[in-house]
Amino acid sequence: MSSLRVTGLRVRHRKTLALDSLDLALGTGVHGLLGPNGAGKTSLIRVLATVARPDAGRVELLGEDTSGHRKLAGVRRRLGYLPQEFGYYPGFTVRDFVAYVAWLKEMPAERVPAAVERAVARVGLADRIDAKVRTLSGGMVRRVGIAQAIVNDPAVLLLDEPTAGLDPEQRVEFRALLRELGASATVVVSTHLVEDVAAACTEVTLLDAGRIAYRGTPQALSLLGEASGGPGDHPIERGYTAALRAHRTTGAREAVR
Ligand SMILES: Nc1ncnc2c1ncn2[C@@H]1O[C@H](COP(=O)(O)OP(=O)(O)OP(=O)(O)O)[C@@H](O)[C@H]1O
Repeated sequence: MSSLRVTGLRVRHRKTLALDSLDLALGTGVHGLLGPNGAGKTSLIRVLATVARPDAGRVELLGEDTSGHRKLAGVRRRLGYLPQEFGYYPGFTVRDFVAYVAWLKEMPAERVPAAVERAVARVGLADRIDAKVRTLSGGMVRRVGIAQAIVNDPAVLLLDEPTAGLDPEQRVEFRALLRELGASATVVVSTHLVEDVAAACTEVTLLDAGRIAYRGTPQALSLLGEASGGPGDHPIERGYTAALRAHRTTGAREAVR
């Protein structure tokens, strides 16, 4: 069953069509969202996170239509979201901040302290749990962002460029965490790093100019790259370029018809 389904999704920012009649259904696993700058990844994640409304189309999360307010609170309780630009209170400690998000998500109060400690430990910050967020490095703050997103053990987890700013060791650990989370949740992760996709994703969706250019497994994208012989330093990078080119050529052919 798909825990996340969008149909005919359209998002416009003034004159820019960020998402153009998008259809997508995702189930349990780690779904890598790839695409060039401006492809529409953040626009899609924001709509899925229910922080932005689409101009047209339908968004179903965990079997509920998100256009009605009635079911929204229940769905949000089961969501985790790390925005690209994540706001926090610098004077809060890591513990207080993650607990605050748990409270926003209406977690039962008695479950909060243990859930906070577990989420913070899972991102490797147990030794900084009582440090003020303002005293942490950029990469550590990003990890606090991941901790607040997973504190409620979400059924749908949306992460917008979570590995940006993480050091290599942390990226490796984070990918292992992604794989663990993807065993039971639907995880959508936007990234520009092919290593994230190769190591952590069960499926890849490539967006280009608000449309889906490619969907498949990382293995299939690698094979496409190997067959294309196009530019790139990694088979997935070559697959990415080949899939984009194929999509753009088809689009151009349809346009002259
Ligand atoms: N607030 C806004 N006002 C005007 N245009 C916007 C706004 N937000 C996004 N856009 C435009 O919508 C399109 C999609 O942007 P979006 O941020 O979703 O892309 P992205 O794939 O996340 O890009 P990146 O890889 O750079 O993060 C782009 O053309 C962008 O310029």
